Amino acid sequence: MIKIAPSILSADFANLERDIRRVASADYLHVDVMDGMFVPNISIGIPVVQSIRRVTDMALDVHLMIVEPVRYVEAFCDAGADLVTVHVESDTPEKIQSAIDRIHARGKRAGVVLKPKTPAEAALPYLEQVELILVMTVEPGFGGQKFMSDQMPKVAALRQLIDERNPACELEVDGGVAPDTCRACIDAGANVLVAGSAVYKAEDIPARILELRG
Ligand SMILES: O=C(CO)[C@@H](O)[C@H](O)COP(=O)(O)O
Ligand SMILES: [Fe+2]
Repeated sequence: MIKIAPSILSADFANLERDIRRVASADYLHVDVMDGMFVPNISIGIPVVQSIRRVTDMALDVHLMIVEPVRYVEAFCDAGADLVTVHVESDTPEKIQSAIDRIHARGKRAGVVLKPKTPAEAALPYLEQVELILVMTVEPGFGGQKFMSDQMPKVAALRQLIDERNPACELEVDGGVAPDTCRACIDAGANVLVAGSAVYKAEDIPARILELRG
């Protein structure tokens, strides 16, 4: 069963509760956290996650695009995140490991994220410990970008490694996922699809979520 994670980066932040309710038929709510350092954009942070937690029971998938995420993972867990993902490029392997350990110590799910130029092998040190691996299918920082189909071999390679070494681990893709690109992601082995603009620009959001499930 393919899971859909609408990204609230494409929601109306002045009507966030309304826009969260609009995607209630999805599986996870994807929350993009950007610090203006790791990526050239600034989005939202801990107080917004706290507020979202109060208005929904959906699982919160918090995608940290920040430098030295180990500094903040516990705060995001305490704010109500169910799953926290950190970029392997955002710190040293020791600090990434420490971020994963701290997320687990809070009883939450941890994941690692790979930017488009980062090879699948970069996930190997964490493969057997994490609950999710996220492959970016755009350069992180902005919604509404073009899907990078050249990331599909990486998704397929990670699917094989996950099946061999940690079959419970989820494989997520993020960026440019839409009705015309979701099939490639599913065929390559992704089981969680993040979609921002494709969900929030749809006339009929529940129908679009169903369509993205393939
Ligand atoms: O992490 C990011 C962007 O950095 C994403 O989660 C985007 O928010 C996805 O938006 P679309 O490409 O689906 O519009
Ligand atoms: Fe994201």
